[in-house]
Amino acid sequence: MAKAVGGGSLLIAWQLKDKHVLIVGGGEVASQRIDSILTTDAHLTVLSPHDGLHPRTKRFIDEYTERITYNDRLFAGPEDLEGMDMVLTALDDVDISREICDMCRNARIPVNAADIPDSCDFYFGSQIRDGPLQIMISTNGNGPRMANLVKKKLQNALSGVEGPAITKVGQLREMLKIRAPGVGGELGKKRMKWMTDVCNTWGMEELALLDDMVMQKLLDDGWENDRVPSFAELGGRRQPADRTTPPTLSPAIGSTIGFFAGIVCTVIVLARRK
Ligand SMILES: C[C@@]1(CC(=O)O)c2cc3[nH]c(cc4nc(cc5[nH]c(cc(n2)[C@H]1CCC(=O)O)[C@@](C)(CC(=O)O)[C@@H]5CCC(=O)O)C(CC(=O)O)=C4CCC(=O)O)c(CCC(=O)O)c3CC(=O)O
Ligand SMILES: NC(=O)C1=CN([C@@H]2O[C@H](COP(=O)(O)OP(=O)(O)OC[C@H]3O[C@@H](n4cnc5c(N)ncnc54)[C@H](O)[C@@H]3O)[C@@H](O)[C@H]2O)C=CC1
Repeated sequence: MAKAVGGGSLLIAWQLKDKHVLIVGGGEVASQRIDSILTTDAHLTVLSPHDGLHPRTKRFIDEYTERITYNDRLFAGPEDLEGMDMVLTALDDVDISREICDMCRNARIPVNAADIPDSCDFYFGSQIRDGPLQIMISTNGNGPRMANLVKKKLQNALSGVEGPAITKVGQLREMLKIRAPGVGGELGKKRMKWMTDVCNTWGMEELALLDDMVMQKLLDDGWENDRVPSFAELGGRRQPADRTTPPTLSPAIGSTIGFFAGIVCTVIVLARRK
């Protein structure tokens, strides 16, 4: 049995679309929070006197007028928390920060205070994003700068094709769910096994090159016959710019060339004998 461990935190991808998030403060840290929250499609309220706004915060407020409600004033009290699903404080006043945390706890609203780790319900982390791919590096409060350094190492290990490949796999899964709808049961098991086989069999670069036509073929030839045809079998071609891997021949073309090469060899051998 695995050894029981503790002292960690739960890593989850919190869905905030259409939820309400309050950021108290408008400095540099707040501007990083705004950036992160805008990615989630949440409604955002920023509360801070105008003279305390970081230029990046100002830019976000001016640019995203539909997404950000800005209030040019100090935090007023519990009434500012009404209707909020999440609260973030990024203040230069630790006492106010702590008070807001206590109010949030009373109202059962999850809260992050940039300056008081002990009062946070959750921490931010260093992030890598590539389309739907989201990687968070967390040191669980031990060394934020170290998280940034690990991020750089991971960035170097990624090729850049992962995000596009995942986007295409997402589209293929949607098409499969339309073709074979329903939740759970034998069909669900079959769908999951087939998708797992496709992801395991096809290369990341090949998945990134999937288009509507090849996806249809993959479902017609593959899903319907309970098999996973190769990229080349479906007529897939690598883009000319990609010189890292040799272009693949379809088996049909390969065997045709083999057949003619055989004839040529036979003719040469016979001619020599004569
Ligand atoms: C607990 C946590 C709460 C939270 O913010 O959610 C927290 C707390 C604190 N950070 C402080 C300082 C610094 N924070 C950074 C940077 C980042 N901090 C981030 C997260 C977190 N910071 C959470 C834990 C995350 C984890 O452990 O993994 C990142 C990852 C994400 C983000 O903020 O969005 C982002 C990097 C993003 C990127 O670059 O990719 C740097 C470096 C820099 O700016 O380059 C420094 C200075 C150097 C250093 O201290 O390492 C201080 C003041 C300490 C003091 O006074 O000495 C506190 C308060 C305290 O510790 O008491
Ligand atoms: N978690 C993290 O990653 C990091 C946290 N920090 C901590 O985060 C805090 C904020 O840092 P910065 O953004 O650089 O500070 P900053 O001084 O640039 O910004 C403070 C902001 O708070 C606003 N403010 C102050 N009192 C307010 C009130 N009562 N109501 C509404 N707004 C108010 C100011 O107008 C200003 O916009 C600091 O305490 C710092 O120690 C600093 C670096 C990284």
